[in-house]
Amino acid sequence: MSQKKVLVTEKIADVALETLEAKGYQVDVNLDLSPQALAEAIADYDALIVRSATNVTADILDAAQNLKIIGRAGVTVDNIDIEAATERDIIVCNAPVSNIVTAAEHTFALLLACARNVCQANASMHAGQWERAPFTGVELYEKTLAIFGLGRIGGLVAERARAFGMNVVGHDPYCSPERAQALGVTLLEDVDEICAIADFISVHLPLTEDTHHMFGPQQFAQMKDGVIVVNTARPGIVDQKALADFLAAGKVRSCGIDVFEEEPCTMSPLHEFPNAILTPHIAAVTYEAQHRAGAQIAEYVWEGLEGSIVPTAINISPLPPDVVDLVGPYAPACQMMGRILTQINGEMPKVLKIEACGLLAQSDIRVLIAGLMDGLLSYRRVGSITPANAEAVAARHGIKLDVALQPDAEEYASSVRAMADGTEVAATVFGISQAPRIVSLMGYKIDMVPSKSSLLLRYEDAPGRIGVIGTLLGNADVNITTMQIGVSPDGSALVFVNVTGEVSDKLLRQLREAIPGLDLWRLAL
Ligand SMILES: NC(=O)c1ccc[n+]([C@@H]2O[C@H](COP(=O)([O-])OP(=O)(O)OC[C@H]3O[C@@H](n4cnc5c(N)ncnc54)[C@H](O)[C@@H]3O)[C@@H](O)[C@H]2O)c1
Ligand SMILES: O=C(O)CC[C@@H](O)C(=O)O
Repeated sequence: MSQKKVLVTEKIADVALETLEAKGYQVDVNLDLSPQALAEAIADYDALIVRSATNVTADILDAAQNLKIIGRAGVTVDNIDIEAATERDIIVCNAPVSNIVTAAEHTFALLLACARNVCQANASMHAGQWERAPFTGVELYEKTLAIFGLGRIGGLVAERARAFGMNVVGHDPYCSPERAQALGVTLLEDVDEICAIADFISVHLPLTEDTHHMFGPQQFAQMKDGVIVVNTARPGIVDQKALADFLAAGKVRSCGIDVFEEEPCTMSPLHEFPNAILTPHIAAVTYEAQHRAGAQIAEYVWEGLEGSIVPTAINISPLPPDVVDLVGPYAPACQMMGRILTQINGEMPKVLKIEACGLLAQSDIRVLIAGLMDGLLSYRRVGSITPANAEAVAARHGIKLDVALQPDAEEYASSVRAMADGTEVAATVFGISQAPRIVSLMGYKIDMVPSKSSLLLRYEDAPGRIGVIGTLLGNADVNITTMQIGVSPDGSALVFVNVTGEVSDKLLRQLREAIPGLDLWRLAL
C-alpha cells in the first residue's frame, strides 16, 4: 500500500507532525500557500490540516481527488466549506475543546486590561513617563457582566467572572435553564435589555446570519455610559465602525478585540484609539492550547485515515455537539479497552457488556460502542466503524451487545466498563488533556495510563515477586517506565507494567519459570 500523505498549511504544534510521522505517513508542512498553489498541491494528499487562515473552498476540494479528511487544529470551521466537503464524502473534524480555557483566559486578559488601562499605562511607562491619575480604572467586583453565547467558552468565562464577584447575566436562546443555573448566570432574552444593564459585555457567539452586526449603533446607544466591550469570538458580530463611533463619543470606556473582518489586519477604525485594546487573533494561542489542538487533531486525522471513528467529525457524524463533547473523549479510552480485551482473550467475545457510568449514562453512547468495537477488531481491520454502524458490525461478528447505564460512577464523574465474555476492564479520562486511564482490570483496582508496550502479570501474591520481575526485565534490558499493582482479597495480584525495550519470548519464558502459576500477557496498545 502506498504511503498516505498529509498536507499541513498552517503552523501547528510539533506533536501533531511527530504523531502522524510515527504512524508512517508522509507529512508535508507548506505554509502560506496561495489558493491557487493549494489547489495545485492538494491533489496528492489524503489529509489536510489547517487552522483558521486557510480557506478550504469548493474549488480547492474539486482539486482534492484523494482527500479523505480535513482536520481543523482548533475549534471553528467557518473557513472550511463543510457542505462541499460532505458532498465529496470528505470528513471535516476539529479539536473542539482544545483551546476553550485559553480563549476564556484571554477574554479575562482583555476585560482586566480594559478595566485597568493596563496597555495605556504600559505605553506611558515605556515613553519614560510616570503618571497615575489618567489610568484610574474600574473594578470588576459587583459589576454586571453580560455574556452573549453561553457555550463552551462563554460558560468558562461565566465561572471565572463569578470568582471575581461579578453579577453575571447571559443571552443564549439555546442554553437550558439548568445550565444557566449551574453557571450562576441569569438568562435574559432581550438583547436591548441586557445592553442597558451591563457594565461589561463579552461576546462568545458564532458568526451567523442572526449574530452578524448583533451589536450595531442601536445596541451601543442602549448601553450604559462607560461600558467595556470584549469580543474574542468572531469578527462581524460587533459592528466595528459603530464601536469606533461610540468609543470616540466616550460612551464605550474601552474595548478588547481579538478578531477582525480582514485578517491579517493592520488598519481598522479602532486602531486610532489607545483605549481599544487590540490583539491579533491570539485568544487561542498558548503553548498548552496549541499542543492540545495538535495532539488531538493528529489522533482524529489518523482515525479518519484508518477508517476508524472520528469522534469530532462535524459533517459525517450522527451525534449532536454536546454529545460529542461529553462522550467523544471516551472514544479513545474505549478503543484502548477493546484492544486490551482482545489481547487478553485472544478471540472475539460472544457477549460484550458495556456499562456507561456517571454523566455518560445520560448520553448517547453509540460512540463508546463504536470505540470498543474498533479496539476489539483493530487486529483484523474491517473498514470504518462509526457510531452509526457499530451495532451492525458487532452483530456481523457474532457479538451480542449488552448495554447498561449506571448513573453512579463511584469516585469518577464518568467511566466506562466493558466485559468481554467475563474479562473486565474499566477506564475513565483524566485532566484537561483527557488522557485515557484504566481504573479496573479483571476485577483488580488499578490506576494506569498504558503506554505502547506493556506486560500484564497475574499470580498468587508472595513477598519478593516484584523484585523477581524487576530483575528479569532488567537483565533482558527492558526498562520499566510505570508499574501498578492491584491485589485481590483472594490473595492474588495483578501487575501492569509499562515497558520500553523488546519483550522477547525468552523473557516471557523466564518469567513463567520464576513465578509459579503465572498468567502473563504481552500487550501492544
Ligand atoms: N479568538 C479565538 O482565537 C477563538 C478561539 C476559540 C473560539 N473562538 C470563537 O469563540 C466563539 C465561541 O466558541 P465556543 O467554543 O464557546 O462555541 P460554542 O458553540 O460552544 O458556543 C456558542 C454559543 O452561542 C450560542 N448561540 C448561537 N447563536 C446564538 C444567538 N443568535 N444568540 C445567542 N446565543 C447564540 C449557542 O447556543 C452556543 O451556546 C466562536 O465564535 C468561536 O469561533 C475564537
Ligand atoms: O487557529 C487559531 O489560532 C484560531 C483559533 C480560533 O479562532 C478557533 O476558532 O479555534
